[in-house]
Amino acid sequence: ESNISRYHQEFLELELIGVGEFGSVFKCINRLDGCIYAVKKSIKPVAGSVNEKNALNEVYAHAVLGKHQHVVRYYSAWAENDHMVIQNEYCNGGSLADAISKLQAEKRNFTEAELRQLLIHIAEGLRYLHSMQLVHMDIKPGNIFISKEKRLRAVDYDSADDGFDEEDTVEEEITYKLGDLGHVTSINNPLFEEGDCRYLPAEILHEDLAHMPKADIFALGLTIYEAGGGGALPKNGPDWHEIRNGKLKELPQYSRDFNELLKLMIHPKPEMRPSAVTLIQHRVLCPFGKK
Ligand SMILES: Cn1cc(CCO)c2c3c(c(-c4ccccc4Cl)cc21)C(=O)NC3=O
Repeated sequence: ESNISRYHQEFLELELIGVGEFGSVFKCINRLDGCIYAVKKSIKPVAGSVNEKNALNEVYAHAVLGKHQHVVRYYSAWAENDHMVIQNEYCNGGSLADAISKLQAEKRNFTEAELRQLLIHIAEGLRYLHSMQLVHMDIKPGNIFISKEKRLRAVDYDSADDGFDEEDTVEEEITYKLGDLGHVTSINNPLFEEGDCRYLPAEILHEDLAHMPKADIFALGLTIYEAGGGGALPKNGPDWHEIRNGKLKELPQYSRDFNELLKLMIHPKPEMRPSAVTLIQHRVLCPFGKK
């Protein structure tokens, strides 16, 4: 390899935004197009190892997925020196895990409307992924990223005569995006690594791979439950099994219908859980849908 790294040639590193066993993620500016990207640098996996399969899975998945509003966009990936580098869309609002921690610190919760928006956005991303015969297999708050965009709202001029100031014309639009495709696999020939066991349904643990898309629905149900203040999820033990038997603590600050929907999403029988398609049409999520 050339010892001048493509990474340093093409990018100016702004800040380190994440570190893990996966590697390090930097917020970078591309010297050519001047745009900001999230760039993950990881140790190049040993040829033929499981890590290499995962690393290639991630790039294959991104390459197949192209552009979707609720999936973090991929731009490029390459190997240099002993590293794998992947350049993705930078989401400026942090991860859902960050947002949950912040709300916990402020002793606040998402409103039901905000949880519905989160659920619809990620269900849309899953519908796209599943339609491409792929499954994510590691849905969790840390893998959902947030983009915030300030939007000018059309001002109704009759209210403008008393002058309008900043806050009533600019509003923040939030978009949730599915990220970290490191565990993505094909629904048909699943060679996969288990994701985080806190979000893993029992059937996958028992190697029953007949309904893999429903494993994503299960993990999304627990992700929404956690965002709704359900507390830290068990990694094992009786509490872990309690959830896999379909029992979930009621979240009193949300409607019965919403609580019921979450319970349906984590139903012990995968075929009982809604698909991403039926989830999006679910009456709880489009209340005005009822004619
Ligand atoms: C830790 N971390 C923080 C962020 C910024 C959130 O405001 C982040 C991002 C990504 C990733 C990421 C995840 C998995 C694989 C590749 C990347 Cl770049 C990780 C990220 C990614 O793909 N896009 C991101 O914004």
